[in-house]
Amino acid sequence: METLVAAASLIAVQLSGMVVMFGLMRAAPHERCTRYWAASAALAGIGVLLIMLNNGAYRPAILVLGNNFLICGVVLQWCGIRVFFRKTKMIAGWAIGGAFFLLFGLLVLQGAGVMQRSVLSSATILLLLTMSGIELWRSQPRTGGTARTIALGGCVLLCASYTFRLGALLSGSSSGLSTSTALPGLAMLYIIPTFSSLLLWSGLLLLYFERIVGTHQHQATHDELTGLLNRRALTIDGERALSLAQRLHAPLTVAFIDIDHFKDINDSFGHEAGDRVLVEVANIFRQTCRNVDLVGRYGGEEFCFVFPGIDRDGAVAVASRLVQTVRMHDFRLGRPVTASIGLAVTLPEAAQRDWHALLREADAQLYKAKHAGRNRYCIDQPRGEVLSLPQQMAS
Ligand SMILES: Nc1nc2c(ncn2[C@@H]2O[C@H](COP(=O)(O)OP(=O)(O)OP(=O)(O)O)[C@@H](O)[C@H]2O)c(=O)[nH]1
Repeated sequence: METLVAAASLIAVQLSGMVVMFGLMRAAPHERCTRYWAASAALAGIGVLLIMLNNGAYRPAILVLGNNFLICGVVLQWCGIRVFFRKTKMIAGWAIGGAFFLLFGLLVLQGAGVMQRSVLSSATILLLLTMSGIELWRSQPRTGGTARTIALGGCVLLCASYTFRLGALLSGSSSGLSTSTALPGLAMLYIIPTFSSLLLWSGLLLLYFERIVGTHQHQATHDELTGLLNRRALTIDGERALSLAQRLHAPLTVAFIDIDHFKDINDSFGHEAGDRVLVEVANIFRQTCRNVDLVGRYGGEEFCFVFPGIDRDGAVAVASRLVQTVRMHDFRLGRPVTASIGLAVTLPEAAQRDWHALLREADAQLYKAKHAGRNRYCIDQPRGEVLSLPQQMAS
């Protein structure tokens, strides 16, 4: 009777573990890796504490509960890593967790000893840790190089210590494992797992913080709608490019581009169509420019370019290409969209021009292009001579 009650209580503990795991699976949000990791750290920590409590005096229910918590924790850690790398399928982790609970319950029913159960839980943890290591290994190196290496190092060390544990259990030296005071045994059982868990957790948290900082940096420097540089970033990078051009006595061109009659587009086709035009125009600009050029959204439907190393002839060629490309593009509005451009060029002999003077000049040229009928570019003459409208584009 006593054995029956003991077995029933173990199965009840086991079933509660399954319920907890599937409850977590349903409740866990699929976009927040930190939620998974926080739950994982809590469950794994409780699991380890329960297993350690059991050490010496054998209390089956506590040992089973400890193992359940630990396995749930490792499953959730793997899930968190998947979520971090924007993978949505978690089925493998949950299947492994579920299989563990079933097999463990069967072992309990069959009256299997601690050794068989420890082999099962160690093998499951080793499998889940290996899967976590593979996720980290396969992720793009650009996702936090150092942080990723730290996390991967922790994971590899944990795998090594669990392999050692499994080897010791299978080779029959398990009885000496938990009470071993020999340094190699202590190191493999307690010191290395603790150290490598810390490494793994620090690496994962660093990865997360690096991504948060990267996202904030991107948001602070880029326009949300078009993904181009925003006004602030363009000013900083533009001033730097101008200083470099002046040091090297190289030319530099600044261009303001404004979509013509954009208010009409919004009024006739709606704000969403207006947004789509802005995004498509931004894509055209990205494709038309080189890597060294700076392209930004200055505000509303106005864009600003900085072309390092481009002199007056080059500026005319680029502007003419931009005006034509926008006009020829099919924006699916049933009518063409055009743009006007104002250009300002620094020449080596006019190197004293500062950034704001260049912007003012480009803006004045844009104003001229608008007033001359739009769908064209305007540029000043070298050395500040009389302004002209060099090339009108056919409407
Ligand atoms: N859809 C959309 N519209 C915007 C955005 N930012 C500014 N606008 C609109 O852009 C329009 C700009 O209008 P105007 O400054 O009169 O310029 P325009 O109609 O292009 O006239 P010209 O520049 O003289 O050819 C305004 O109606 C703004 O509401 C945006 O992010 N999305």
